[in-house]
Amino acid sequence: MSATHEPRPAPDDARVIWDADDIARAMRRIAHQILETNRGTHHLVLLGIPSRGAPLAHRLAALIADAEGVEVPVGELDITMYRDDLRRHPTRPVGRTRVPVSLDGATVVLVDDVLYSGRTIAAAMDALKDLGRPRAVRLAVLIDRGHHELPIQADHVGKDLPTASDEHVRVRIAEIDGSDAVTLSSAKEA
Ligand SMILES: O=P(O)(O)OC[C@H]1O[C@H](OP(=O)(O)OP(=O)(O)O)[C@H](O)[C@@H]1O
Ligand SMILES: O=c1cc[nH]c(=O)[nH]1
Repeated sequence: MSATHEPRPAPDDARVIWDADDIARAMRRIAHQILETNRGTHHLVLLGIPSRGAPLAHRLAALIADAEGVEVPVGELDITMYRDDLRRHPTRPVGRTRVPVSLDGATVVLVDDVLYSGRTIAAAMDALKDLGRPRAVRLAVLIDRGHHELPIQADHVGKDLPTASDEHVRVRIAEIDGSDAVTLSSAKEA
């Protein structure tokens, strides 16, 4: 997990799976699904997981504002200190957590770009426990690439992308990487 939001170059063999229009369509669908599931914006809080979940959460908030005329609170949940591999990599840079409202009784939607092993989301749930007691916690991801290692499923998925475990999915987000795309490459190149 890089706590600095640095652009990353596409690997040489990266195949573009989704372009900016595909991502925009999926984000619109997810925003509407969130509203349907929550029956509006009541007590809704979006928390993006850095790096790329954070701008995605802001985009969902903008789409929800367009649809409902309501600004839902958006924050960032850094999970670095809650990772289960922290002891093996103790010198990771720590990012920032910013939660703009109380989470007690809220419906929190965690937002991330990729769901893979599920360990990032497990860490996010541990981090949430230190911040309050939401009424419900849901998960929105742009890409679910499978290979979950924990009993974690996303509630809102942009695309289910079956992958081999030696492949790597990269989500490029304009706010960080200069343009939007989802690419698939061999892990050794990623
Ligand atoms: O389900 P998991 O196996 O935990 O993998 C998914 C996580 O991996 C990536 O983050 P990464 O750690 O590469 O950091 P980044 O977001 O800063 O690129 C991705 O953005 C997810 O947060
Ligand atoms: O393929 C992967 C695996 C974990 N995280 C990613 O962003 N991509």
